[in-house]
Amino acid sequence: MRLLLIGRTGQVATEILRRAPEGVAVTALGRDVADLSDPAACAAAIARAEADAVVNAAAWTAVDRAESEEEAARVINGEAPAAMARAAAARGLPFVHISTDYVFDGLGTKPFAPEDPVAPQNAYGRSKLLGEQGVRQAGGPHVILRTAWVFSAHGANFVKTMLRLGREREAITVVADQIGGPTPAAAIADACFALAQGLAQGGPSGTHHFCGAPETSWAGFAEAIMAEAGLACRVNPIPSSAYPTPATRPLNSRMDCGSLHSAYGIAQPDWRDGLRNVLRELGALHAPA
Ligand SMILES: NC(=O)C1=CN([C@@H]2O[C@H](COP(=O)(O)OP(=O)(O)OC[C@H]3O[C@@H](n4cnc5c(N)ncnc54)[C@H](OP(=O)(O)O)[C@@H]3O)[C@@H](O)[C@H]2O)C=CC1
Ligand SMILES: Cc1cn([C@H]2C[C@H](O)[C@@H](COP(=O)(O)OP(=O)(O)O[C@H]3O[C@@H](C)C(=O)[C@@H](O)[C@H]3O)O2)c(=O)[nH]c1=O
Repeated sequence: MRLLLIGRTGQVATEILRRAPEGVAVTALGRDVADLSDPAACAAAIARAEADAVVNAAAWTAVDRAESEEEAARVINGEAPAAMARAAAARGLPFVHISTDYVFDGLGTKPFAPEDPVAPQNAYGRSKLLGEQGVRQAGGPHVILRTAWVFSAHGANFVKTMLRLGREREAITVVADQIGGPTPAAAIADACFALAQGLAQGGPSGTHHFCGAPETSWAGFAEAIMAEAGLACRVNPIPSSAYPTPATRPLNSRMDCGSLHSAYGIAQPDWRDGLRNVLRELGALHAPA
């Protein structure tokens, strides 16, 4: 299978490029060829590509900055995926699109199911929701994979931030009332391969959830990072109200991942294994004497 990957340098794109299974040839289009702030150019790139399926792993992911630059985020996360999905649909190409837990309002404590009502609380979430709607409306074979709290050895993410702070400080404060499932980018990459191949073989279109288990808080995740890295830095739990940010984050980011397992046999990864793999790759895994 020839897989056209939109995005080249992000966490998920990097893992897709590294983890292609036998029989899958990945061609990645970076910002130089497919700039999502120009949706028509991205659609044209898909229209002319030699490909059997498309995975979109590029996005505006700067959650706080989206608050002050919502229009730019809207084009990149909303209009570009819609235009690309239409171009893919016109050729009958399967389109795998990645979305986020931030499309939900984060109220309650129940895991969100894919069909639950959406109500994003921030500009990034609104832009991603628009992208989901555009991909569905394009009408081609597609899967929208909502994931959360992505981490890897590349790029910017919470694990790398915690490692840096953990080496610099004796103690940090981390929010303990936002609950979700940290997700290794490597597992998302593997899910994307399975979905692209499944769709190409006539698998069902739909929206599914995919995040790591077991659920934890950002503070819980930070504690695990410090422990596995052998860092003495204390993690002091705080409420979100004590950590003001431009964008409001949902308190409940739990997602029910059952439909993905039913439709495509893809199980939730254990983020604790993924964390150890990432720390090992970074040379930061603590080896007890
Ligand atoms: N990170 C997370 O915690 C989560 C991410 N997601 C979703 O998962 C997907 C993958 O995210 P992740 O791998 O973490 O993303 P990253 O933040 O690691 O990387 C984003 C990628 O998008 C590219 N990009 C940004 N703007 C443009 C543009 N205008 N034109 C072309 N490319 C652009 C970046 O390219 P460049 O390097 O050139 O800037 C980069 O390759 C996204 O859809 C995201 O919304 C969902 C839930 C959680
Ligand atoms: C660095 C730091 C963060 N925090 C909090 C802020 C925030 O609520 C939480 C996580 O911080 P981040 O900046 O990684 O959060 P954020 O960028 O909002 O992460 C999100 O990114 C987008 C792209 C998604 O789609 C989401 O699933 C989610 O992963 O931890 C602390 O409490 N203490 C700290 O020292």
